[in-house]
Amino acid sequence: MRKFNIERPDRRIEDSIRHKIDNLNKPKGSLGRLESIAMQICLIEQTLHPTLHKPQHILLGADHGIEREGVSVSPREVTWQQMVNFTKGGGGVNMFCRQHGFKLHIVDMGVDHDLGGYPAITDRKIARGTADFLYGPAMSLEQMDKAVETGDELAAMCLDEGSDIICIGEMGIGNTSASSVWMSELGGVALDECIGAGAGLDSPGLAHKRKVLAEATGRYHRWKPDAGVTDCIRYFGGFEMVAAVGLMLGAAERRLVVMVDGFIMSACALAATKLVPEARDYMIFGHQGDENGHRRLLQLLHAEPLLQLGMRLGEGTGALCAFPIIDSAVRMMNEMNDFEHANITKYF
Ligand SMILES: Cc1cc2ncn([C@H]3O[C@H](COP(=O)(O)O)[C@@H](O)[C@H]3O)c2cc1C
Ligand SMILES: O=C(O)c1cccnc1
Repeated sequence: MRKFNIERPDRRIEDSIRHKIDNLNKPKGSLGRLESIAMQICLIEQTLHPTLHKPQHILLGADHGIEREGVSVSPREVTWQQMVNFTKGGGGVNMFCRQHGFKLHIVDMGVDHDLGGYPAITDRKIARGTADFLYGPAMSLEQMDKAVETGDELAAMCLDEGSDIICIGEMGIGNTSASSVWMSELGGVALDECIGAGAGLDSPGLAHKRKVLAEATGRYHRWKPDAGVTDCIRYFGGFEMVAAVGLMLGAAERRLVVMVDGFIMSACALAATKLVPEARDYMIFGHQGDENGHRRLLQLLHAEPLLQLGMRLGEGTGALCAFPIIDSAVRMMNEMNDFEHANITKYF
């Protein structure tokens, strides 16, 4: 994996941004969270006039070997069926992209189906699904590097296309299992606290998922007692998740704003920040969902999600719903008068 040179945004401009925010025609601090989002985006873009040009949503799809163990309510076929559905504009993610003016880019990172007949899907297939991590690593080192590299290339593409902000989503039956294990291993949280119903398991299904994941992590610890972050990433990760990690790191390196979605994308954010902690400064967390463990996962990331709508779809939908709030924060910086121009006396 290449080294990502991510620098924290230069804070020398912070006082000027604060001065501007505090001189807009409003009581100090009265736009609450919008003010901290504006600060974050101004720092990332190093400007007092931030922009959100060409917002782009990257949707990464792949299948997971662990699905073979019956840890999801739906079979893996749903992954490719949904990918095709996205090309027709009928998915949840399509609706939100249209609503908020996001260009949607659909990428096959490793779906277990031939999607060659769909030109709207970019083919970056690494393999037809990962290996089953109950029995060994989900992917090889080479496959992990290739997935990270693909994410990095997608970040470069977004920059070339003039995007200031990107959102990342995923489609991959079984990926809440992989995410739960990443959360537990990388975040040091008891596995049971990290596991939830995913796309809708009932309680016997959930009990089975817990058993399978406990067995898999036990074997993993015996496989390599001193396993590090990259070992964990490749042992349990999906190709779409590892590509998301590469995309988050590549986007942060290129100083793009990164919108983070639900449980799965938060697990990817955790992995990305374990690799390069500075990447955290570029992330905005859109939504805290209903998947068990998401709240704790966001705490690990010191993230305060913008919304809490009880969603648990993934695909990037939670983050996309939060976009109008981010947009308002940026408009505040560009469209609100300061006291002087509004001819209002400032008494504080
Ligand atoms: C029809 C359908 C559409 C989806 N869109 C996203 N997911 C979500 O559910 C999957 C993760 O849950 P699990 O780990 O339980 O399989 C991922 O594909 C995620 O994006 C969906 C799931 C289904 C069934
Ligand atoms: O929060 C999510 O992203 C999520 C939760 C359950 C299933 N799919 C996605």
